[in-house]
Amino acid sequence: MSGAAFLDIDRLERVFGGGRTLFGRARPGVHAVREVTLDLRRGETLGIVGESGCGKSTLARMIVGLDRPTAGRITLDGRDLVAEARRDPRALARRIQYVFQDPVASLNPRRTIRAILEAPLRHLRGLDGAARGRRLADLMEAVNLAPEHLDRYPHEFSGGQAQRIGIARALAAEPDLIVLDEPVSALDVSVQAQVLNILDGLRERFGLTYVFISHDLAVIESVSDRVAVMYFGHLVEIGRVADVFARPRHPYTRLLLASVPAPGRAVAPPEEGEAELPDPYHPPPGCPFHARCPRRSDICLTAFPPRDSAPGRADHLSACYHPEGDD
Ligand SMILES: Nc1ncnc2c1ncn2[C@@H]1O[C@H](COP(=O)(O)OP(=O)(O)OP(=O)(O)O)[C@@H](O)[C@H]1O
Repeated sequence: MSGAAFLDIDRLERVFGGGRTLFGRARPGVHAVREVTLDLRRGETLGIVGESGCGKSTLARMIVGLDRPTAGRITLDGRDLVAEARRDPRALARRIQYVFQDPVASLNPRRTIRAILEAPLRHLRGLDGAARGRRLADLMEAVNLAPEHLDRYPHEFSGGQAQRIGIARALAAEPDLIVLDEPVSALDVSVQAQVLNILDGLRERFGLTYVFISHDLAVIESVSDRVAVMYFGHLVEIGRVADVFARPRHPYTRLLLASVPAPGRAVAPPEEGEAELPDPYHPPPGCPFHARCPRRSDICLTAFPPRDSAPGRADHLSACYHPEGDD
């Protein structure tokens, strides 16, 4: 994309472990995120989907500064995030917030909701006591909770309410970007819809940009403008969600979609998709999906495929030697 990208991720890598032992022997490492390149416009929601262990959380943690890339670059509004985190970690934390999967565990059980929400407000300049009180009430209202709840403790709330408090805490710092890591996976389906509605309303009201991680395709379809599909640390497909879901190019995306019944979607035959993920300590050569892929050929074992776009759909990219649906 052009220089207009708000968040720009360029060939990002994260390796855990590796290196050498004291005696010079190679230690096995896990390449959790490999050469991931993507960008986001302001106000956009990018969904990130993939099976457990594909690197979604590691990518999310690097975007919010909880983890450091081994290589590659992340820039927000053109500024390098790792350098910013070193220079002024608080300023960066204000701009990018994280919402965790487990809502109750992410809230300190010994602090009231008031104390939890006040902590990020302390870093906002020019808020006197009265303004802070108004801001707390506004935050509660933004997530549909009555201000009377402010003096209660996290364990007094249901999972859905606790997640709304987690969202209010993220909002308190007035961020530009919120990274949501499986924010509704721990909730009942009926409660999921409420939380997703609230998130949607907040995005519009505050002009927020979201990175939304989920293994649930229905959730990704309902919240995302674009979707990025990850497999074994790689980004294998990215494009507008309607486009990717209607016309997946990567055989892995097709397999993921076919495993979830939906109107108009073919369901995968049972033998497909049951093979296991490759061993992360011993990655296979070439495309890591080749062992499960119905379209593989010899070239797939040579090197990871280059990323290219669908004919006539420049914003729909996939990394596959034999993409589907281009003809
Ligand atoms: N701190 C760590 N040390 C060693 N390996 C790690 C660490 N964190 C993640 N990994 C490995 O990196 C790979 C990617 O993990 P990650 O948690 O990012 O995937 P995920 O897609 O978010 O999975 P899940 O949905 O299960 O959280 C996995 O093989 C995981 O075991």
